[in-house]
Amino acid sequence: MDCLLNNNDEKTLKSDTRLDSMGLKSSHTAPILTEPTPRNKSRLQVPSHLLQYSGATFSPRMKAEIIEIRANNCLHSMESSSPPHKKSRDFNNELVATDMDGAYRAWQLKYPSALASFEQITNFAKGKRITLFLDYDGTLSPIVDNPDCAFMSNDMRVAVKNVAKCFPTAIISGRSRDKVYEFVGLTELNYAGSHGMDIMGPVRQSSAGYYDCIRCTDKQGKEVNLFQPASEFLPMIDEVFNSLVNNIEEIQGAKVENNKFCISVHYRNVDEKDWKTVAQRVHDVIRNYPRLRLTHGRKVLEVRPVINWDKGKAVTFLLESLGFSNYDDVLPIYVGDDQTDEDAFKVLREGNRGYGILVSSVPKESNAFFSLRDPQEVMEFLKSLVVWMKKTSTL
Ligand SMILES: O=P(O)(O)OC[C@H]1O[C@H](O[C@H]2O[C@H](CO)[C@@H](O)[C@H](O)[C@H]2O)[C@H](O)[C@@H](O)[C@@H]1O
Repeated sequence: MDCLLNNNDEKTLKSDTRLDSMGLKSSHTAPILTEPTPRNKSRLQVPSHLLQYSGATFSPRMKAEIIEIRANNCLHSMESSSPPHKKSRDFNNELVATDMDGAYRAWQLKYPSALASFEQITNFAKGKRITLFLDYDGTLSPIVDNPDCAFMSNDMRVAVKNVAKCFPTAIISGRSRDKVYEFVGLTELNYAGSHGMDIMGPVRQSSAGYYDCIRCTDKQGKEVNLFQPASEFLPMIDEVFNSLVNNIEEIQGAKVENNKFCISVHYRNVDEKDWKTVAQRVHDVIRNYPRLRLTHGRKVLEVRPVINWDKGKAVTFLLESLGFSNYDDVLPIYVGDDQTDEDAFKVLREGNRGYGILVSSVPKESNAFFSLRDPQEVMEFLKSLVVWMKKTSTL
């Protein structure tokens, strides 16, 4: 498949509200199906404080009805994540501004541009160590049709490398950790894959004590801590991945991606008339797995374990691993574009710990403080941080 740039803007304020009302917006959603645990299936050895599964019981008929309702709700969410184009063309085929531009400017009053507010951000950083957390897709690389071709530009790579030399930096992605490392290819930063369920971070006694970490060496031979709170789910994820591939990939344009501790079902290239089939088949497969849940991303359905762990928890974990348990000494900044990034924005907003920066070219509700339009603006922001750091260190 060609790696075509897709400029459609996704997820409006309206669609977010709708997701919320269906209980699908936040990653704190209940499992989509709540079946009792079959007796012959052993319980997963996940630390109890991370388990979210409630285990309610339903009759087979109720279960079937729930599946139908969930699949229909899922379809509505898929449809509402496709708002109309924000620009239209006049009779000279020139791009003309639509109401969306005014709406975006109004929205920026609530979520000011991080570039325009750069001084405010750096003033707040005085006496603190900035720590950067970056999402990958839609933040460091533009959204494209083929997920295998979501390459970041060389300019962006240089910007990330430079910023990582100045500040502790981590990438937290929904992708598998290996895949995101393959795309980024920089050794100067830390990586967390599978929406934070696969973290390779620095060795620190504090995080190693509380969390169940594995001490190992990375590809460069450096000693690191590996934290994988959903490792018990690996066989289940592999099983579900195979079943999804068998059931979904025959739908033209559909693609199933194995992200190690979670699975992405992409419908970006599926004809809209077939979206319902995608939703129905995903629900049919995961109905037998009450310990898996479904969340929505950008033209993607995400299947993930029901554990109390997300990108927000990953930020807290990494801050501790980096030695920043005391929030007075650090200013964490998280840049992301997706629904799963909201968990991280929320953690930073609570207690004014740091700043979330939402990457979006359309207005949408968020827990972030600031905004940037697209990866190009993200790159400008990263470059500005480097310039600022160099200037302040020579003062
Ligand atoms: O947390 P992220 O790094 O933002 O990862 C979230 C998902 O990103 C990828 O899918 C999205 O980007 C693709 C490439 O631009 C696009 O084709 C797709 O429609 C988007 O949903 C990735 O493929 C998923 O596995 C990640 O979960």
